Amino acid sequence: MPGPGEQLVETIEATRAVNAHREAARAAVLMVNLGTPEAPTAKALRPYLRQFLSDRRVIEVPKPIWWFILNGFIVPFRSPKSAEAYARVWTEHGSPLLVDSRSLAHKLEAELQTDLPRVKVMLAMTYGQPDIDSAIDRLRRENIQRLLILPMYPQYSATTTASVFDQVTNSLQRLRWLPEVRFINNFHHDENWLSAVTESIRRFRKQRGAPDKLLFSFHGIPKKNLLAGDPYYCQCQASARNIAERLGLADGEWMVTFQSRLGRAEWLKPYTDQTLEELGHQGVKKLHVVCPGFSVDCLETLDEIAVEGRDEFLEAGGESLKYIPCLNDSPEHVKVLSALCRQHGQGWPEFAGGRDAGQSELEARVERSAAAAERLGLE
Ligand SMILES: C=CC1=C(C)c2cc3[nH]c(cc4nc(cc5[nH]c(cc1n2)c(C)c5CCC(=O)O)C(CCC(=O)O)=C4C)c(C)c3C=C
Ligand SMILES: [Fe+2]
Ligand SMILES: [Fe+2]
Repeated sequence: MPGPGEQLVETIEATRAVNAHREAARAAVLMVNLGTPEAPTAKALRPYLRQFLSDRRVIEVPKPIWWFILNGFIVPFRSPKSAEAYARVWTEHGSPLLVDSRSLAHKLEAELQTDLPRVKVMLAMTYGQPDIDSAIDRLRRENIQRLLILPMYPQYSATTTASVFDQVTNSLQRLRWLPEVRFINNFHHDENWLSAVTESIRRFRKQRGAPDKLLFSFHGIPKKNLLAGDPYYCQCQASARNIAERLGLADGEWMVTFQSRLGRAEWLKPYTDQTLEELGHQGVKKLHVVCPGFSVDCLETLDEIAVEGRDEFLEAGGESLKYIPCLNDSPEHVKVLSALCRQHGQGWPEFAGGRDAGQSELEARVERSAAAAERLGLE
């Protein structure tokens, strides 16, 4: 006997099979970001942290040992502390990560649909809501036969990008009729992305003045992940170097650091918090910080850098720390992602645009299928 979940999936699949006879196929871009708690409270942080930190892609410590550390220490002690930090950045519409990701997804869909009416954009989160399973279920109902997955991480890491891949492929295992699937691995080398980040820094410097130093702060990962072959560190270094070169910065005018470490193991170095202190002590007065590993602003940028980081730098003798916002839902970011999706959607009829040969052929096929479906008595 199928369980209620399986029955729902079957109903959705049946809907899709029937729709396929009546409607033209669609493609979808599934934009996936990390996820955020439902509210800035310890109660909401507990399930979020438990789900996030139980992911084998994020934590590689043996399961039984980790279960005790997670449930005995991390979840009880970190939840109230993180809740306080979230409360500082929470907006009237919710968590900045979710609000900005949602707005970006809407704007990306509007941009794509100016000439690609059969391409939808959906947003999902690896942890928390809106979850990947629900997004996949919705795609089914809307007769989406081609799926382009866009993890919102310019640099690949197994801890983030690969966990998106795992969850999407796990979710797809519930389906009988799979869509065609493509997966964007990273876009740290993308010319449009590099130009957009560079331009945002250039504009910021024009408006707010040039600093003594520009710090590129990326989210950290454990050092052992790099040694085991994760390319994240190198992609962060390449991103920063490319942007610094485009800005025409000399060697001493910029540096790369890694933030947000968790636990006692060694993470990628130099650490952002320690560097902020050292720079203050060394006499650096004006600092700009940019975080090109994040597509939209979130707790880690708005609080850890713009509030805590700023305090650390000023306490150590610095005069001003200015945080340069992420690309967020800016028109420039929409253009970057739209071009990226169009590039990765090449060859799919939904991405061809206009009434080209591919599309007319598709429509003819749909009409033939509709006639066949009627003969079979399908509604
Ligand atoms: C072992 C723990 C963690 C690894 C590895 C890690 C990698 C990693 N994370 C991001 C992006 C984000 N992380 C965010 C929050 C966050 N990250 C961790 C832990 C690890 N991250 C925790 C426990 C949290 C929750 C907040 C906290 O308690 O500190 C966020 C922000 C989410 C938000 O709601 O605003 C993002 C984004 C990257 C890019 C990355 C590795 C490349
Ligand atoms: Fe993180
Ligand atoms: Fe953090």
